[in-house]
Amino acid sequence: MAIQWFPGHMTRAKRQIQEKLKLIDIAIELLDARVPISSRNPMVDEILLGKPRLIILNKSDLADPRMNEQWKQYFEHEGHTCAIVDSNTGTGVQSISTLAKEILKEKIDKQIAKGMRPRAIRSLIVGIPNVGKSTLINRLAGRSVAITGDKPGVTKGQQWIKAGADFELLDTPGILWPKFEDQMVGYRLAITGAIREQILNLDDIGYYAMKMLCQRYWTTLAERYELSEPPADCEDNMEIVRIMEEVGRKRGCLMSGGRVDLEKASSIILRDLRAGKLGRITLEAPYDDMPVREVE
Ligand SMILES: Nc1nc2c(ncn2[C@@H]2O[C@H](COP(=O)(O)OP(=O)(O)OP(=O)(O)O)[C@@H](O)[C@H]2O)c(=O)[nH]1
Repeated sequence: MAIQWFPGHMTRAKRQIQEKLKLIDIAIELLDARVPISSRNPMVDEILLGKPRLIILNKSDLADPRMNEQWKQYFEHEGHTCAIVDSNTGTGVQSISTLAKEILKEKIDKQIAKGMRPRAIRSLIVGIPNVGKSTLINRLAGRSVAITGDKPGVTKGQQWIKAGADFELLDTPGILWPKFEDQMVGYRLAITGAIREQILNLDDIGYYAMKMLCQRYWTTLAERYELSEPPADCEDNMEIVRIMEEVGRKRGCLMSGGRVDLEKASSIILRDLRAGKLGRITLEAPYDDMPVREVE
């Protein structure tokens, strides 16, 4: 499901998640490893009310491996536990229950000290649409689970899904919303395919993607489209448009009079980027726009 924004989403989502918090020991916050900040709800701390939390960098297979490590370190520096995961193939998924146990160690130890047998850890997956919540639930469950849409105010019929002997998760994930008001966030989510393209102007999404690629992944870009001359200045709009036109010409996106159809060129760039034809790409860096080194 691509994101569509309706007023009231945020408050309803917050209420639905907070109703579930009393049922769980730990929240699993899913982020898209390619855009960890843009795919994050800026109010998540407030929403989760101090619940223990594990941060997952999902879709890590599509993101720049070096940046995955940098982001992990960033979140650890912020005091969180963070795992790098690919829910599609299951890489990193097995570490989730172990990390949850580590986070809840004190609580578990207390139960043991009282002579109690620790009960299964109960968790809730939260994240914005399309970040991979259902895919991760199915992975953890080891089978395909019918994931139902959330209904306002209904927590009674919750199903617990067993994921191993001592780990359980709620079948209905918590839906968070990104910070739509920030245009940068919108573009980054549109580039990764989380937001419907129609909401924003395709030329603009393509332009923004191209700017990021020029700044951070010029070698890959130049190889893919056989580009000769890097932009003299990535902040110069005309230089970015020049590169887009070059890609358009190379791919035959021409209109009458020989002008380059920038919309078509944008479509090609975005399609290639999302299909991984430009390699593993991360669109944002910790402590913002720190230059990203090329993946060898
Ligand atoms: N490459 C890759 N694709 C993934 C990964 N996790 C999920 N996907 C894909 O991302 C898309 C969205 O995944 P879902 O599990 O439906 O995401 P969701 O968060 O449940 O989405 P909503 O139902 O819209 O809230 C699907 O096409 C998945 O196959 C991953 O780790 N790697």
